[in-house]
Amino acid sequence: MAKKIGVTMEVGNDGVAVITISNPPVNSLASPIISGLKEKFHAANQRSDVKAIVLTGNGGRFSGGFDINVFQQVHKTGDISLMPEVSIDLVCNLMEDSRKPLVAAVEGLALGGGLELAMACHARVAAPKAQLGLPELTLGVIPGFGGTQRLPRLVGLAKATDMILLSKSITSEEGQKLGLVDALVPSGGLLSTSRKWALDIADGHTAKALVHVFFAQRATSKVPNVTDAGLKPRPMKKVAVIGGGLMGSGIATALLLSNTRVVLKEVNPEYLQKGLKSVEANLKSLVSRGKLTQDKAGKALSLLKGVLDYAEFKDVDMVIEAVIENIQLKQKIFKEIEEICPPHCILASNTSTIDLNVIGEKTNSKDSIVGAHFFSPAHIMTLLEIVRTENTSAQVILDLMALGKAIKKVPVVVGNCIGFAVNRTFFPYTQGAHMLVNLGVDLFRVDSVITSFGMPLGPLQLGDLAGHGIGMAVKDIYAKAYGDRIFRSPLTELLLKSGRNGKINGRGYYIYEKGSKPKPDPSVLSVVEESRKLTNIMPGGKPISVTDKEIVEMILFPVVNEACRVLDEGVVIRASDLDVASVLGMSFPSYRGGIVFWADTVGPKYIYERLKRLSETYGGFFKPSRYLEERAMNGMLLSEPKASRSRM
Ligand SMILES: CCCCCCCCCCCCC[C@H](O)CC(=O)SCCNC(=O)CCNC(=O)[C@H](O)C(C)(C)COP(=O)(O)OP(=O)(O)OC[C@H]1O[C@@H](n2cnc3c(N)ncnc32)[C@H](O)[C@@H]1OP(=O)(O)O
Repeated sequence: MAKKIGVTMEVGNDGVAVITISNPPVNSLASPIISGLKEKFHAANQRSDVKAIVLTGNGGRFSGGFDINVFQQVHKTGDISLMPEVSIDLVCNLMEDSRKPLVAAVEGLALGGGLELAMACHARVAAPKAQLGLPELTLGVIPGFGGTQRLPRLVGLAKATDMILLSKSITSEEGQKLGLVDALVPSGGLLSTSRKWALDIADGHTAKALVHVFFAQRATSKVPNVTDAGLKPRPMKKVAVIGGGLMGSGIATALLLSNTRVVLKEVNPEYLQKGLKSVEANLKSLVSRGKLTQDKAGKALSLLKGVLDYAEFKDVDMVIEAVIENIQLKQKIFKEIEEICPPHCILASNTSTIDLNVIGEKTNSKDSIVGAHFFSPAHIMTLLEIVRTENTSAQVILDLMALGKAIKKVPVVVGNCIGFAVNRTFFPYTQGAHMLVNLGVDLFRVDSVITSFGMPLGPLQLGDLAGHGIGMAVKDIYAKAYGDRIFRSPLTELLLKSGRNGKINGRGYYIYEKGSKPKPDPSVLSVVEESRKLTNIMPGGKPISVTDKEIVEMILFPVVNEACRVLDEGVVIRASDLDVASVLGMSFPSYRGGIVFWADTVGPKYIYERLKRLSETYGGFFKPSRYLEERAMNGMLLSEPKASRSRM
């Protein structure tokens, strides 16, 4: 059958024109294709029923680039006029300068001129494992459709030079990390997501969301009765960190990098050495990644002192406790440091879950107690949750805000509750995934759909990363605090019983081997089957059938629901603080504006109705909160401030 060569355009009811290149087997950019593209882009920009445009390739490949046969003809005839005018007429005037947003939906491969066309689009959505490259030098020509200019702007000069001069391709996964790909979605959702992206750009959503995050991040610096009380932050010249584990060594590293003297205390020489080595390794890693010079790393290390007792605590300005989540141990430490440290010393805990009033129970100086909740890895992640109790003084909060900024963090002041703001809002994230898996949905599909939404890790892989032992340790604390809406899943316990602690021991839902990407572990499915038998929630014993959209809703709408309770209880000063915390603490996609901003774009009423129906089918885990119901019924946005001020 004669192969179909040409360019088609279909305009959907959503106002998106999908322009498709068809020239099997690689959709090479032959002359008919180039003239077809010019015609279709011109038409799309003229049509009043077209709001946005998606460019894609037929047959599972975007385009293998300019038609190499033309080069052969030019070699034979010397007739350079055979080379079509592309760079200006098509690439610049009709694509990059298109009045309507243009999104490339890339699958399979985009090479040479193919990738150059994709880079002229305003955004790029790609399926996994697509091959992206500019291999022109292997043909003795340079990328001639603007790739030498656009690629460096997207991935940086060093990477672009590498790709062009060595004709090195990358995958769409690496492209996402570098900024060449804006979103990675399974092939099945490529066109729909690309259409949504194109419409979002047309409606200004994507830009609106990013602008919102920009201003929201700056708004976190305004804390009523703290930053407007005429107080001055006190200098934190010497800080003690208790506990040299993953968090403690990360916190110590962050402090050293801001030229703060650090005393790192451990319980025995072995642990102390381990902690000091971790700090050294953190600094070395920053140097090897070009983020820190060798001499600055040496200077930072010179400010670190390891100790096994409190002798060095007599003149510290702040102590940050970062030991295991054990209430009795923390209470003991706080009692000890209160006796040793100077009166002005701030007593901070890096606890991620435990109530600060409980930690400080055996102390008298309640006004000096504060939470300094870092996110792992503490020397990399920028969010610092400053957790205040009803007794924490404004001065202490201001001091910790100033220190947070000095160590290049974004401090967000939050109230004292189990999980504070981020962990509290996102505890349904994992639980929703567990429910879906126990309802028979494939766990690897759940992770894939959620990463396609824009989260860096699916909920199950996140559990692997955090470690299932930690998950077990905090499970009862959350059940006690929020029992009415907890989904009790035996999955974590069964994983641990089967020796799957997570990335920490190389096995969880995925297999973790040094130097390679996590691989789904099919052998974990027997553990999943056991969990399904124990929970026995599959209707009629059969797995439920859900769409990708339903998976996103069943996992993220309960998160929105919990965010509503966080807003309702005034755990955050303003809704946008929670947006910032979700983006910086959970890597919620910034182009969606943060958890509350995104929920308002979806619509509180729609979310409320979906949760209500889900709760009727699956129980209290989905029960809409009072705040969500009120806002949905009154046509209000979730981000609108409450009449009464926050409790802080
Ligand atoms: C010399 C003239 C001077 C003129 C002045 C110069 C001015 C500067 C240049 C201006 C224009 C530049 C525009 C652009 O920047 C340049 C380009 O895009 S050059 C092309 C870049 N692309 C490539 O190099 C990719 C080459 N192809 C491959 O790597 C592989 O084919 C593939 C795409 C990875 C697919 O691999 P496979 O699946 O293994 O399939 P095959 O390799 O067997 O190929 C199948 C079939 O397709 C044919 N084919 C592949 N790519 C092209 C192509 N780009 N053009 C035409 N035909 C292509 C291949 O020959 C096979 O054909 P078959 O054998 O089945 O007939």
